[in-house]
Amino acid sequence: MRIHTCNDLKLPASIIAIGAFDGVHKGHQELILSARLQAEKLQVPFVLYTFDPPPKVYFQKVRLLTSLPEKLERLSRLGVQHVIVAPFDTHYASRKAEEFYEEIQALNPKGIWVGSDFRFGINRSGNVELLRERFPVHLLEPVRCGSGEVISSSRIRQLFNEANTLLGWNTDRINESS
Ligand SMILES: Cc1cc2nc3c(=O)[nH]c(=O)nc-3n(C[C@H](O)[C@H](O)[C@H](O)COP(=O)(O)O)c2cc1C
Ligand SMILES: Nc1ncnc2c1ncn2[C@@H]1O[C@H](COP(=O)(O)OP(=O)(O)OP(=O)(O)O)[C@@H](O)[C@H]1O
Repeated sequence: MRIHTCNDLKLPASIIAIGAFDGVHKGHQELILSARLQAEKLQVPFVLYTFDPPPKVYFQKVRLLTSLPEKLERLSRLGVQHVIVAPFDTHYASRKAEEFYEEIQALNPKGIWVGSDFRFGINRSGNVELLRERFPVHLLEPVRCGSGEVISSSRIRQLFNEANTLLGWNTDRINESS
């Protein structure tokens, strides 16, 4: 797997999956495998475009599920050929949707795979409908767990918090008694 930064890679054709992919959970895995399958059928490189840190970690200070090396290791195991890691900071977040299109255009995508809630550009101004005006976009139906709930990084973070509360090792009370 080859690792690039933004505006670095140019390709005559590609299939792209875009997202934060924090945790590379089962929903992400299905999106990645669907994109990879299309890349194999068309015999073009498969590129995954991601952000470090994940935008929610940067803006909302939520817990990071997987460090960048862990995320890259999981992506490599899923057969990703190229990863673009955009350094997500105030400067990057202020880029307009138009600038993002230009960067993506340099990869000549024959298909872009995202979930229906995908947003991009300053203040989350770009959405799937806008992306569709420029590129062939493929949407994956939300992947759910056995109980029917959609799998998401946010839900996994919440479950981690609940587990830590039950374990009871994340409170000041423990230091107080020693
Ligand atoms: C060029 C660009 C600019 C962005 N600017 C913002 C922003 O100003 N505020 C924000 O909350 N997210 C911003 N994002 C992050 C997106 O809202 C979104 O989290 C990201 O594209 C990952 O998609 P995902 O959350 O569906 O994985 C930006 C993304 C891109 C590509
Ligand atoms: N359960 C799912 N089923 C299908 N696609 C998904 C699923 N979860 C995420 N995706 C898609 O995978 C890409 C990366 O998603 P993202 O990193 O935003 O994950 P997330 O789990 O929705 O994160 P968060 O809960 O922090 O918003 C996006 O295009 C998103 O729409």
